[in-house]
Amino acid sequence: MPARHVAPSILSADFARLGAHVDEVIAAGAHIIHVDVMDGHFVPPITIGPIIVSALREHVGPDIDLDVHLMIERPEKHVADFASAGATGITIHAEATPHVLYALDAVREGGCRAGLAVCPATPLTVFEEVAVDQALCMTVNPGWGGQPFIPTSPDKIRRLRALVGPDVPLMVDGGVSVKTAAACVEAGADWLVAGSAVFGTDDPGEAFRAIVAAAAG
Ligand SMILES: O=C(CO)[C@@H](O)[C@H](O)COP(=O)(O)O
Repeated sequence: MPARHVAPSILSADFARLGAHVDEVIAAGAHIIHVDVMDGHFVPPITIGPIIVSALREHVGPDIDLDVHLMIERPEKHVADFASAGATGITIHAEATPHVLYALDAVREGGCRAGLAVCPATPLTVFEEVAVDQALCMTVNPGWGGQPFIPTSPDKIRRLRALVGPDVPLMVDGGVSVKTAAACVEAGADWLVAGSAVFGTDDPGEAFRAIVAAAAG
């Protein structure tokens, strides 16, 4: 089984003090920082690009995992830029391109782990066709932080775990908190992405530790 991680998502961080906010969760034990990239097309909001990934890499140094979640159309056009900027893993959406295999290969060519994500209403069948280095099950509709965890998600997480096998990190993303973490782990998730439940609090480090504890059961 891959090691279990809680990955704070900077989508809910204070971007005016991003470095300091990220430092707080790293000091609390976070090893993976989740970076949500949105293009205003695949999802309505526009967030950040490679320039911020590059600044984050400079800030956190080489040992922290910057896991980039591309919620953008035709991700294959941009993965090289995110890889050069310092991403460690890059996850694309199955719904965002007709060239999933090509896009995953482009991620690996950039030296990153290649991840594949699906939205809540997307069937998991694509995972029968491609090998991935990490899988992401959206547990809210992508685009915004702070949404409630979709209650049917554990069943989907279970089915995805069965498809990818025991050794592939399985991420869940959306509505993860002290209340939902244990159900995600019980269903087979090992990387829990948490945004508002960490950075939407007065003490992100303490909130991070609380989710780690909740995930441990
Ligand atoms: O990908 C996304 C949203 O599309 C996430 O990574 C959010 O950042 C999760 O936020 P919370 O649901 O944890 O507040």
